[in-house]
Amino acid sequence: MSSSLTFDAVSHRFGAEEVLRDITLCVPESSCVALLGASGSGKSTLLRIAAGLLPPSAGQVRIDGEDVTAVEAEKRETGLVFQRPLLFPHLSVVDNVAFASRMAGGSKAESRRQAREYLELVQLADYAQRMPGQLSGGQEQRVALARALARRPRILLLDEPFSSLDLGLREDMYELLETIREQLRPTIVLVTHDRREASVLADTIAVLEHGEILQHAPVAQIHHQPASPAVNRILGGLNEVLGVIRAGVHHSALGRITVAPDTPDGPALLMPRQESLQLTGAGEAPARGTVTQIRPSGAHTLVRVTLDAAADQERVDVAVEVTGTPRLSRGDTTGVGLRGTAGWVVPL
Ligand SMILES: Nc1ncnc2c1ncn2[C@@H]1O[C@H](COP(=O)(O)OP(=O)(O)OP(=O)(O)O)[C@@H](O)[C@H]1O
Repeated sequence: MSSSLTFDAVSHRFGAEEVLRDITLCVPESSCVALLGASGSGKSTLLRIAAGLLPPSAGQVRIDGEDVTAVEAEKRETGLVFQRPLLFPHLSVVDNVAFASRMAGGSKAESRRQAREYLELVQLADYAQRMPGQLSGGQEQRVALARALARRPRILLLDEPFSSLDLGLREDMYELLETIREQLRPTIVLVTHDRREASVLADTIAVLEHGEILQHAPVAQIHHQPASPAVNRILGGLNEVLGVIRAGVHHSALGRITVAPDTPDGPALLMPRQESLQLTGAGEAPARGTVTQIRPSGAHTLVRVTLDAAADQERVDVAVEVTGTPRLSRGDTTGVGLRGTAGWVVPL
């Protein structure tokens, strides 16, 4: 039940407002892409175009290479789950899940038998006879997922499906989605504004801003090699250190850091993630600075350091994530260095 999905130069306007601009994105069969971006960046519009609920102003949507742009939503074989479950309140749980099969002409008994299989998958087999009003929010969303899967969609489209659930339930849903991916291997497009959710669930992340894809890359790569400061910030990266590259070495207040040898000489931003920096003894690292803030957050602590700079240099602040609680106080002097050997830079 899995297919590839391609957006080919898709643009969309609502009146004079251009909300999607020349989107080209390929989602391979059985993979999961997260569309990540701030509110209003165009994520849901792109998903609605994929579902056939909205015709794009320009460009094509292809499923397994076939142009489906003009194919109406009911015939497009996509399954949709929204933020709210939108179950039919007058139908039992099993009949909600059996609905599509019944509409397609399946017998009541066979449609219900299939529906029970999907309820089993979402661990709600015991709730088949309940009415939607007798379920919790998390259970309702599981039923919505089972209902979408029971259509045996070629593409599963998820529009912030977990955002109304509390943190614990959300973690349960992440596990459930992992099981569904293992067992059914669906192709998934997940709309989210939560970078952690995108990172936990998806294979690749496409970052959207003002209707454009700023970068589409595997999860680890987009975190450690953001294409621009905007992508770095959207992925939660806190560091941008201005410097200059000479012969494959970035020179800045963080010291001399080796970068990819083919990086051209000139001014460049070094963007080490907070997890990629470490605190060291003041004498051990090429960079030294003064601790300005210590912010504990569970198992980790974020330490902000203002690096020492020459009188004519601009002040540079960096954030370092350390495990546990560091033996440091505000005002202390500390060394700061890169954990790995090579840094990631974006030439200016
Ligand atoms: N039916 C519509 N008519 C006019 N403008 C619309 C319509 N739907 C969305 N928009 C506008 O299109 C832009 C993109 O909206 P969209 O819902 O795709 O963003 P989003 O990234 O999904 O945001 P959110 O996370 O808040 O849902 C916004 O400026 C929004 O106001």
